Amino acid sequence: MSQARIIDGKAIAISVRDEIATRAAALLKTSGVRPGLAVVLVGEDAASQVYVRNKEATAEACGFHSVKHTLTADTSEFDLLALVNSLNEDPEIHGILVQLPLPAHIEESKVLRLIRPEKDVDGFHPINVGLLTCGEMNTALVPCTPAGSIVLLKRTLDNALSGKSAVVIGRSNIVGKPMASLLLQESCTVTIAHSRTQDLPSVVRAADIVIAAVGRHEMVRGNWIKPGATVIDVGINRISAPERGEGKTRLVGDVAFQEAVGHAGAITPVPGGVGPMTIAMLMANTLTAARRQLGLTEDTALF
Ligand SMILES: Nc1nc(=O)c2c([nH]1)NC[C@@H]1CN(c3ccc(C(=O)N[C@@H](CCC(=O)O)C(=O)O)cc3)C=[N+]21
Ligand SMILES: [Mg+2]
Repeated sequence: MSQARIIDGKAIAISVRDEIATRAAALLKTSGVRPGLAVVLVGEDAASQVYVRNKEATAEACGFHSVKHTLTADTSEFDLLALVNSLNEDPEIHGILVQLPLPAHIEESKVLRLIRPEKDVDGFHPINVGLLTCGEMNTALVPCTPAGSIVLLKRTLDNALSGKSAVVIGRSNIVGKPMASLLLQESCTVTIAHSRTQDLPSVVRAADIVIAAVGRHEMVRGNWIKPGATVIDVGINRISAPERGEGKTRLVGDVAFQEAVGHAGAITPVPGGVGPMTIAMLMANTLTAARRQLGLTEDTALF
């Protein structure tokens, strides 16, 4: 059986990041402003610390003004809301990201709704969700993982998304729902599947494009994939890997990769697929947010 093309998310992310760095340098030259990104991390979660470090390093590589606020896990909701308020008012900050998940005693939606929509580079505020649903891409900020997945699809399919059948497995506010909105915007025929879907393998077998965002390692099997389909694996699951030594772990996606490469036409790996694109799109959103706050026209055009 033929082998799928492996979609090199890392290389595409680097090309996107280089383009953003060039545009940020031009912005600095013409207006004296650096896009400013604030990342807020509450608590000690090890995986979150890795992501936050990646975000900071990438922001610096793009020539951004980057600040990180690390708060202890016992920080009160009141204090976190006060920090968000101060970042909302800070003219040097154009993008605010509060890393999820937050500790249980903090109401996530309360925090996310306080972020000014113009600075909401995660695209999680209901105003941005609504703008995306209305197709107002020139005013919305779009969630980074779905946005990055669309860039990978467009590059893989040479922009030919229109009319294709797409299945999104997972209905989260962070990935599944905005992903479905974006695919619909690209004129795909979209199905949203989830844990209650009956006969999921048959639903997946009908799709030209499969987006796996369930958060369960290797749940999507190779023989579910329509021959030649494009598979975007959003899952990032850390599982134990005793074959690498005692206590070792490795990252795997929501798709059984070794099986799926024998069926798919193209597939993203984990790591090195959607993850690096998520961070690249965060930079794109921060540049877009800065330009809009300066009253400049949109120029990122990464879609
Ligand atoms: N407000 C908020 N916004 C987020 O965007 C957000 C969040 N909270 N909480 C956690 C998740 C997860 N996330 C990742 C981003 C990049 C990689 C990434 O770069 N992954 C690398 C590997 C990283 C590794 O080795 O651990 C890869 O897939 O190649 C992973 C995960 C953003 N998230
Ligand atoms: Mg679900």
